[in-house]
Amino acid sequence: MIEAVATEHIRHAERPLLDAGAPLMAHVAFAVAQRVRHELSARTGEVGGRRVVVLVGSGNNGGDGLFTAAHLARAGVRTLAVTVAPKVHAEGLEAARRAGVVVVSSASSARDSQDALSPGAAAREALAADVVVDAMLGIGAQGALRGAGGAIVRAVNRQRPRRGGPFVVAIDVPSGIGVDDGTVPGPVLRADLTLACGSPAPGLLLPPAAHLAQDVDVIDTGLDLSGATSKVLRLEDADVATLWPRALPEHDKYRRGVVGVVAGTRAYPGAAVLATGAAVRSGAGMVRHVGADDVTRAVLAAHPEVVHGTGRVQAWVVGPGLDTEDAAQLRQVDVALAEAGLGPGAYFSGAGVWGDGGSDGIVPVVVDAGALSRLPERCAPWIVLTPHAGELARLLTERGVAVDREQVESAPAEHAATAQRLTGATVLLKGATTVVVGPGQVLSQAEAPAWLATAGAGDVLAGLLGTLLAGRSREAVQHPDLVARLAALAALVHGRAATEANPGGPVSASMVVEALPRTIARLLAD
Ligand SMILES: NC(=O)C1=CN([C@@H]2O[C@H](COP(=O)(O)OP(=O)(O)OC[C@H]3O[C@@H](n4cnc5c(N)ncnc54)[C@H](O)[C@@H]3O)[C@@H](O)[C@H]2O)[C@H](O)CC1
Ligand SMILES: [K+]
Repeated sequence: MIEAVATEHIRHAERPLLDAGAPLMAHVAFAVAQRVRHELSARTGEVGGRRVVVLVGSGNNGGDGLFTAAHLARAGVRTLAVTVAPKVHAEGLEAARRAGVVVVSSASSARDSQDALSPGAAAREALAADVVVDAMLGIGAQGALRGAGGAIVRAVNRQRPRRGGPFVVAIDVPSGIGVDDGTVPGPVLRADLTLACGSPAPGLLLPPAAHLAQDVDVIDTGLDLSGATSKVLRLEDADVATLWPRALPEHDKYRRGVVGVVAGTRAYPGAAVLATGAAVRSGAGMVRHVGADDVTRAVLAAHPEVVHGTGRVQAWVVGPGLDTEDAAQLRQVDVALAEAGLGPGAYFSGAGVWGDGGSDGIVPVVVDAGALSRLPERCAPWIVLTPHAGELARLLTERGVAVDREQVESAPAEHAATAQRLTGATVLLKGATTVVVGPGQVLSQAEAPAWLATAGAGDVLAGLLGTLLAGRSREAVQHPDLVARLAALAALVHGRAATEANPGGPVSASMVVEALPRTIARLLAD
């Protein structure tokens, strides 16, 4: 599991080390320089004589960059440091100059000096370099990258080729991302490699900023973060075996978990086929389908092991391909929501339902697509909403927070957290990076290949999550913390199955369903 702790905790953990005189910046700079040398030699076959441009900001992130530049110059790299602020880290500047780094300034105050370089010219230098080191802003960033740094990044972004071009290494974070919320308030230089100092900042895991920091490595600076409470988590493949509902020899099909799926209509029978198929193929003990007869016929033709009609379940999946005009199906959605411990319009206070759930028939429910409009005023945390950005915008607007899809997409974690707060449910917001927010928890998963943005993929995710919740139904109700983790687990496996279905190429939702059993087996064996 990757843990990104809020930057206030990083600051807090740095303090005693810095007070004791620990050479954290020297350590960071050494590690970054090593990595840049490695990349140069891997990419060009040599280190000496290659060109590196270091973009240097006013704070300690810039200091890291200047000391990195000094190491590189001593290793024979042709190193240019471009400062983007009138004042930069003084000792770092001195070390860089002493080591033979060429230092120029793009800050507007330097315009008439001999060492001035316009942002446009600095951008050309950067584009012609083998490696660019982004050391303009770290966790001290406030808002969009301003001044010369912003101008350089805008110019580079206009001309940077999709492939080829310089390899960009960001120190700590790509400069100018929202370090705690993952927003992208202004120009940011997409990093090919991000070397986080001490601990990754939450913004490195949260979309949309996470897409600008694909490959994240952590430089261990010895921070003690054990007391950190505010975190973003990301499950890794190694976590799958720990969280997955165990298939034990003594478990019959009921104890393995029965998933009830209320999905599909005559107009959209495919959603029911995909959701039930995903539930079956991810190892449910039994899957029941509740829907119109001809929809169930389509389901049975594809998955003969599915059982038609209602009965006892350990988790419900409601909503994929739902017909909001179909009164019978909507009643069934309401029944499922009532089995989560709350009927429509009921108020969930927290007390009373917690703790003794599961034992008296309370079950988790995945609420997708059309069923999102049937939610009670307050939900238990074992109700998992699985909206995409547009659906989340609608849900929030209905509850008095008027936002549109673009606003949700520009700050997914914040809006998912608002929906969590307003409903009480666990919220899984689908996207290229999926964000899950439960009470006091945030997780983000980025396994989905771009090809997975395809019709029916959400139905597969809902069915898969239904199996996970059914397999650990009792625990999910008794320990609601588990619910967000299972939701993140579903997103991880969904993404991995898509890759396994056709690595690097197009996938259909049915192909993902097909790939689930072998993907799960591989992940459980890892
Ligand atoms: N975690 C560790 O173990 C270590 C981290 N290190 C590095 O230190 C930075 C944080 O340094 P700090 O000086 O506090 O902040 P920044 O360098 O990010 O920048 C602050 C600086 O920038 C100006 N500024 C703020 N916002 C903007 C903006 N939007 N546009 C332009 N300028 C802006 C502000 O005025 C300040 O002057 C951390 O990220 C690591 O890289 C240490 O090396 C020690 C080990
Ligand atoms: K940076």
